[in-house]
Amino acid sequence: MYRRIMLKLSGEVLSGIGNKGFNSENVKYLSEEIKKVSQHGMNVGMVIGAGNIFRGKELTGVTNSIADHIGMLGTVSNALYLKDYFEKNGIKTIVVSQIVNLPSVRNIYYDDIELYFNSGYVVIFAGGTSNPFFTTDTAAALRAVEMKAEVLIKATKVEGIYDKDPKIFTDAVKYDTIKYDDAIAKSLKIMDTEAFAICQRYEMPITVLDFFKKDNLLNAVLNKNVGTKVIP
Ligand SMILES: Nc1ncnc2c1ncn2[C@@H]1O[C@H](COP(=O)(O)OP(=O)(O)OP(=O)(O)O)[C@@H](O)[C@H]1O
Ligand SMILES: O=c1ccn([C@@H]2O[C@H](COP(=O)(O)O)[C@@H](O)[C@H]2O)c(=O)[nH]1
Repeated sequence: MYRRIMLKLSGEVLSGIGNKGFNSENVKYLSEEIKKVSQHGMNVGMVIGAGNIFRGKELTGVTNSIADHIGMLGTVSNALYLKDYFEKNGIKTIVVSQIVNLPSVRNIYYDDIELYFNSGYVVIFAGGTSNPFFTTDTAAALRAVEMKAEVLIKATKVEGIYDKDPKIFTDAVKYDTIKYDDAIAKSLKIMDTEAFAICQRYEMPITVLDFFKKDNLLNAVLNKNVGTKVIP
């Protein structure tokens, strides 16, 4: 069983696949799945994407760096939405970020993060890496290492890592485990190469799983066989 996890969620977990905005059923489901894990006493850090609001590359005609700033702000919006929902449903939550100065968002200080975890808070790291030209996968890898997580769990829309995109190729074959080197060499688009490389460098195990399958998250935290594990 892992004691401290970093959970990376696709923004579309909040809206439903292919949709934008927030879907109350989805947010309720997410909150219930997180509660199961935090009730086991695990330290939960989270990074959430913004695909339900906006991805930088979707904006044509806007300077790339500015489009990415807008995308990063989307991750702050998602984090605050979740914090509010979680707190109303009994999950103590803190949002931290280095890109905004808001009374509802705290700055990132390592010592404070330890205190938040020790006091049972879920900590949502918002604002990505704080830099344009990256994605929240890379942010999750960085934050996982920074907060000394034991595993990075990427909760997504597919059951794990396949030899090609299973949403496009019906004959895609799923891996139960795959080495960092192979994931990078094969350019498997489930996660950025940067994110794989950071996890490889700091020996951060990765589990990729289908978030929409009930109890998958809890089972992954209990180190049961779920999704795909990326290993040295
Ligand atoms: N080799 C592969 N194995 C599994 N999935 C793959 C692979 N290649 C591409 N994909 C696609 O990657 C997607 C994962 O997307 P992810 O969860 O990162 O969403 P995102 O679009 O980055 O997040 P957000 O919605 O926050 O922007 C899956 O939906 C899947 O279709
Ligand atoms: O470090 C980062 C992280 C994200 N962005 C921008 O935000 C959006 C949303 O993130 P997703 O991972 O795609 O959900 C992303 O498309 C970028 O535009 C960023 O600039 N830097």
